[in-house]
Amino acid sequence: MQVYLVGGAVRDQLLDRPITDKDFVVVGATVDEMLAAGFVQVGADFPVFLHPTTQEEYALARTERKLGRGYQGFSVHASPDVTLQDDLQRRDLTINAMAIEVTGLTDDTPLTGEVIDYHGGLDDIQSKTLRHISQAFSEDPLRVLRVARFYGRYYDLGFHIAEETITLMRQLVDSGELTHLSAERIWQESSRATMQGSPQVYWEQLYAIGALTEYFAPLHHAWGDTRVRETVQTALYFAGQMHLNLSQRWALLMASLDQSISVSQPNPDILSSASHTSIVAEEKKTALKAITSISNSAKVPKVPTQFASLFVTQAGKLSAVNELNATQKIDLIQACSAHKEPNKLSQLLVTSHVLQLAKQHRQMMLALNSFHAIGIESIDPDIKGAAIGKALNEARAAHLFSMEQSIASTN
Ligand SMILES: Nc1ccn([C@@H]2O[C@H](COP(=O)(O)OP(=O)(O)OP(=O)(O)O)[C@@H](O)[C@H]2O)c(=O)n1
Repeated sequence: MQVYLVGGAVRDQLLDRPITDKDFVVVGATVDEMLAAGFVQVGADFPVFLHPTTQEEYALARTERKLGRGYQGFSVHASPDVTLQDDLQRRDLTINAMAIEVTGLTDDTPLTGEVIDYHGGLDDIQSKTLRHISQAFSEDPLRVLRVARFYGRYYDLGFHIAEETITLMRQLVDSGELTHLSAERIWQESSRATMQGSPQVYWEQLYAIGALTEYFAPLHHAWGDTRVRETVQTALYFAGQMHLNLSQRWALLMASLDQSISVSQPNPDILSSASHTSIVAEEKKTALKAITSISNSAKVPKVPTQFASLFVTQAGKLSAVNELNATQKIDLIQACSAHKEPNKLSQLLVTSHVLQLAKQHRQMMLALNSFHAIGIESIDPDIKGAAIGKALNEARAAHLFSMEQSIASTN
């Protein structure tokens, strides 16, 4: 019998990242031998066991073949003649398919420390590439979401997704395979990815390959507007930097569904103008419906859904607290149940602040682009000396103005 440390633990060891859980593969053993060694079998379908003391997962080497659609219909073959190579072959990414042999079932000290790598995982660690191993990738469509999640997780390390893997992910999306996934698995991946340091990467990647159209359709639709998409992605980036909680991050994502908060600047007049109020109220109604619809299709739990709905409902007031009169402030306290949960009010204010920051950031990035776009060659060669600086900045301002106008008219 041989025992190997596999998957995420090997990958994270090579990346010098913290190892959260260890998975082992056992080659040349039977179910009875595992039970006799005190391991506890978990899961009826797969021969996976928990170590009697460490509770780590030990699986008998297995091969899998897909018979039906979605996650059902797998035929699993585990027997002492299945090799490590067979087992690694069925996995998703090359960097997730490496192994290190350990002493045995009760001692996980590496034998030599040598990394067993049949699929070029070491090279892909070096070149920071997320690459699928084979067409077997398609057997579990959830891998589309996993790759986007890993991309977000290792984004700061400079990782990218291989072109051929993006093509395969797109094909899986186009074939409709994702529709057979359970909503619970979708939310599990999505919430994990949203809590990462760079949450925007996951959502951006899924949007880019059309993977949001099924479970997050209103979000896909709203992100057709570049202003909304860029603002919310920036807000998510800040949310990651500032360690916002899941409800706050979800509220920022759901703010996409209401242009009046994800695009418009806070405007004190909004609070008093009756005609504007009714337009905003209509947009809000539609946004709240969309939040509920996403919550149903992706099984989003109650807490983030309710927080997001409250944020969208109160966003106008939260972003303009300075402008509120005493009555409006008391109303806001009541609406947010701040008298019962003062923490919630702080969280809502922080969320609103992050969204404003993202809008300001987007405006300034546009200005920076205009600054770079206009160089000395763009101005009249007859202008000389100190007048050059003034002419340059006037041309940059004109460029920025026309960019702002054209963005406003194309969306
Ligand atoms: N849909 C999946 C899920 C898992 N795996 C394989 O099973 C291993 C363990 O899966 P899991 O614990 O879900 O992921 P980790 O790679 O350990 O990543 P994380 O750190 O996110 O837990 C993965 O490395 C990969 O080899 C796979 O190929 N396809």
